[in-house]
Amino acid sequence: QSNTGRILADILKQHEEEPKSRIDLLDEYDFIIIGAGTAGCTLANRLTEIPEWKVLLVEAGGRENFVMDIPLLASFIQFTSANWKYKTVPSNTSCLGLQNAQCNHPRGKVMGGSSTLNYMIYTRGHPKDYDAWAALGNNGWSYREVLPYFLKSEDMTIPKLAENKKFHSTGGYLTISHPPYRTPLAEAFVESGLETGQNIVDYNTDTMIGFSFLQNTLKNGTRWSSSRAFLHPVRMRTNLHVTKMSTATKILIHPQTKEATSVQFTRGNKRHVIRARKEIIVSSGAINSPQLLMLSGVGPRQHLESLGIKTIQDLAVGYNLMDHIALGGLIFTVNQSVSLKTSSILNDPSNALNYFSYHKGPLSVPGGCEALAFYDLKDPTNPHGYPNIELLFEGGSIVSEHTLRKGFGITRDLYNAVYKPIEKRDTWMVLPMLMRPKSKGRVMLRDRNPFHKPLINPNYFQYDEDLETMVGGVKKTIELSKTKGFQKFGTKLHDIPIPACKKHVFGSDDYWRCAIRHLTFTIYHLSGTCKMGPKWDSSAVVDPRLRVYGIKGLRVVDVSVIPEIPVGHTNGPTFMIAEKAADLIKQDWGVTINNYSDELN
Ligand SMILES: Cc1cc2nc3c(=O)[nH]c(=O)nc-3n(C[C@H](O)[C@H](O)[C@H](O)COP(=O)(O)OP(=O)(O)OC[C@H]3O[C@@H](n4cnc5c(N)ncnc54)[C@H](O)[C@@H]3O)c2cc1C
Repeated sequence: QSNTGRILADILKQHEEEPKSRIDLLDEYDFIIIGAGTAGCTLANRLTEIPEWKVLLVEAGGRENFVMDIPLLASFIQFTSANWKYKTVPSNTSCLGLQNAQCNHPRGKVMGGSSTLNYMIYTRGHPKDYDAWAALGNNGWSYREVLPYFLKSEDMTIPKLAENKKFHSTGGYLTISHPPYRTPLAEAFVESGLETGQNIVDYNTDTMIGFSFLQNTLKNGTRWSSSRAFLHPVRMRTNLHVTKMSTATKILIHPQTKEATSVQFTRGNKRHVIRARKEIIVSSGAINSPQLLMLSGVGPRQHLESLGIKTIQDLAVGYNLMDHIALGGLIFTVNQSVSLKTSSILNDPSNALNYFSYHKGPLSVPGGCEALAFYDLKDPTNPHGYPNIELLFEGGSIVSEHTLRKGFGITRDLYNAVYKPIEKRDTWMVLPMLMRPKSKGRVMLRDRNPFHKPLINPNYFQYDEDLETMVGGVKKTIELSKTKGFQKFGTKLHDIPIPACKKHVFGSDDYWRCAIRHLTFTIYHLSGTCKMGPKWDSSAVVDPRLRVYGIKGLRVVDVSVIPEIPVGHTNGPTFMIAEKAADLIKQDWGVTINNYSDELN
């Protein structure tokens, strides 16, 4: 096959295998799922395993295309209509070096949702994360009980890891692999761990502390979004209907019986109202799920009434907003051309050729992220510690990838003063990332218009402790940069200070505190806004079976049900939540399921 033939084959495959948008919809379905993101696609697959259940999947965005699946170009998608393009409210304590002191929050508006925009890093979290969920009163969500659902999805293709059957499985829908390309800088990062007495670990086991190359949701060097993983293989199921470019604007709930009956959505200029015989499932993500519930009269009474929305059920919707943030712009220069520089990579035709012919080469590295390390800075010598910091390693930086600067929204003045002088240099970057934030924020409606963006206040650094932990992560990174592995490339910390932080000595704790407040980078893990909790928890929106309190026939299944954010990244946990939710739903409708949790006993 010629190269053109191969590119065409990629384009066609994506085009042919994604389920088509149905023009003629039924008046009624058994289940209506709102949102074809990580959770929605997984759930749509599992529920349509029951042939007599008719399922409608409603997605506001359009189709995924083959460019979105080129790993290195991950951040480019943020500039397309496949992104909801949210921003936080302006702050005077965080995001200060970003335009208008607002953090950008991309979210996927496309088949696959944020799994089509993300950086494909696959982590699950620590056993203590899930044991803490269970300890809060969420029966069924301890690590022992959720691990089988991680395994159920998984198709681990890294041979050495696949051997560990307790923590990995093969043959599932969700393929996990290493990218087929690695920079020598990524090797140096992992070596720096060994040199400083850390271990190399498989972080998707019960021991996370240590260093590792990334495990990615990547198949054959291309993005493995939830849609490609879970929907493409079942596109022939006649009981699954998908409607794209369809924005749900309201869930109709009977004010007396409190039963959720129908979903109202807009497709083109037309409004549709479709009934659900059994259940409506909101899988619209951490911003849109609370928005839709509030627009439908489910949310904090005072807030809803201030906007003239009649409250059907008074619940703490929109609270408990969590995220993982990092200091952006912690950059190191090197004196050899060993880094990932997107423009040079794209200018060299052999890279495109290598990618399109074999899905190999630098274009196969997801967003330039290559490796990570987990540390428990509170218990640094314990190899079984509970991480409070992740160091995410990139074999390039914001100077080698302009979309990163734009995506984060760094002001031009700050960029020109600090980073422009090293634009031509080879660089690497670590994002020291806060793992267990104490600070929590809130999503609120701006008004009653479903097409207006909600207000997002993440409340970063509400607790000083969060800032202090991040300073610890910065110092750890600088320590690693001094190891032999990095020094053989002439690694040097880029030390032009951020103008607004010049009042502090460069490299002092005060300087880093100031830098973190200026270059507050989200790692895009918004979560928790429709919190799962037992009935005595007044901050809970859904019960441990993910049913919205007080409303019949309505569940939330996505990243927003997370009560406390797990360490690592949130895509993997969201797949798990959807897998488990599918079984909860099946059980509640009398379907006998394999009890995966029992298998582990
Ligand atoms: C840029 C970026 C990078 C990330 N990188 C990583 C990473 O490397 N690793 C990782 O683990 N996590 C990562 N994440 C986070 C992870 O992808 C998300 O936590 C996860 O995808 C959330 O899944 P979800 O099902 O809750 O929501 P989503 O996947 O966001 O899905 C929600 C879906 O609902 C649709 N929708 C919303 N409102 C409506 C409506 N009213 N009507 C109809 N449809 C609607 C949306 O269009 C979307 O398709 C990243 C996220 C982003 C944005």
